Amino acid sequence: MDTIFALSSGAPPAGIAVVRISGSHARGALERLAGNVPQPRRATAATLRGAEGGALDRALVLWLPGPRTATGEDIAELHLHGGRAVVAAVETELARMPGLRRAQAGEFTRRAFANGRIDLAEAEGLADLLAAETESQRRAAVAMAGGALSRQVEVWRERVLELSAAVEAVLDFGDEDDVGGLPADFSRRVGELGTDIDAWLARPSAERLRDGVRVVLAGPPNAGKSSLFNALLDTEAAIVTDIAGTTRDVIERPVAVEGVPFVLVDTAGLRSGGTDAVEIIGIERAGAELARADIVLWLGAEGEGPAGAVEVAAKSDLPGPSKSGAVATVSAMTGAGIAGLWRVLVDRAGSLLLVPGEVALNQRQRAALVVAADELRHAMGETRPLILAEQLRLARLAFDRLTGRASTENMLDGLFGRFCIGK
Ligand SMILES: Nc1nc2c(ncn2[C@@H]2O[C@H](COP(=O)(O)OP(=O)(O)OP(=O)(O)O)[C@@H](O)[C@H]2O)c(=O)[nH]1
Ligand SMILES: [K+]
Ligand SMILES: [Mg+2]
Repeated sequence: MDTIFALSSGAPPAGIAVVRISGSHARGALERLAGNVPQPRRATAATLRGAEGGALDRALVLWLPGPRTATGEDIAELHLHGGRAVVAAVETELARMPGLRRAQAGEFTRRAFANGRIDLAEAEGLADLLAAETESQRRAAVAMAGGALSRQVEVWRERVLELSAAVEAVLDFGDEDDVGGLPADFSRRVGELGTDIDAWLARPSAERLRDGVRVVLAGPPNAGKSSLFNALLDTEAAIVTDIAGTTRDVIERPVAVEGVPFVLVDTAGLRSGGTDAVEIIGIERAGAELARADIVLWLGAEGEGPAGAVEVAAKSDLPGPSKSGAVATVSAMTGAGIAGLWRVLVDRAGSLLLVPGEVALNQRQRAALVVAADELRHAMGETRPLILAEQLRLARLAFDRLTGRASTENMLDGLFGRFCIGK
């Protein structure tokens, strides 16, 4: 297999640039550049020289013999001065060496997976960690990358294997159509396993964590939705006029508040009987947004919003009918109540997101667990040992797909393509 190298730190210029080399030629490459190979796992200063003998850089080098390394292979690390020309010169030198080539995106991580250093769920956690922009995303990704899900799935897998063994024992006695020989607590154990998985499935999804909690502002025309949208975001993104029906299209803006990712969505005012074709489309779009909202802020008359909407009394600086059930009273004009409304949103989002330390399942992981839970549900009432054995086998296969014990090349290409070069 080729030895790969790449700049693993950010784009130069920077204070330091880290070039990683992984594979069987890493040692030879380090020796040629640095003149010798330092003690394993000791940062050592060295002058790096090119084939012509000229000094390329004075660097800190690390020699990390495999297999207990990030990739499972031999690794050499060069901590260079982070200038563009320095990095380019060292990379050119490496590219000239036989058996070495530049790494593709995610290739280091892919080797870590291939060599059993991490499983698929951990690799996904790593990809999420690199993409994390908010505190809640970071926390969940750290847990995933640290193997929180993998360890749980391993425990479930063991439990399924024990159940399978019990069924195999019955089959070995030739009881192909009678589960009477199963342990008395068999069915209860199957049920408990299914319930445990369901609890994980009930958690908020990784997609919500990634995309943010969707907060949709809704209400009749001129209720002050766009004004409130601007006030909450402290921008002038949405057009505000005193003309009813100003907002036509859906406007959305991501924002992180107290480490929670939100997407605020401004919509067209809802009214019936309009004849303006553009406005009618706008109202249709507003309806679609309401359907996918996590939280709706209702600026209309009390009780007329969608079920579960947060009642907001807007334009509090003006005299008008009071909204006794309002959860927040705000004025986009004076700024009164805006901080309080954010408080309400952060609190509500808390129940939609994760408690710290929990991991969020992505669609792929969820799909695998749904299959496992379904098979276990079917297994609960199954009386034919052969069918039961098959259901338990399928549940185990679903776990194996989740951690990548059983994975396809396509899926791996998709996942590792998400990484940047040098990871
Ligand atoms: N005094 C006062 N006026 C406000 C406040 N918020 C909005 N307005 C005014 O109310 C009018 C309508 O505001 P918009 O924000 O455009 O209302 P909207 O709900 O987005 O309206 P549509 O997009 O047409 O549905 C504008 O003239 C705003 O200046 C407020 O807090 N106080
Ligand atoms: K308006
Ligand atoms: Mg508007």
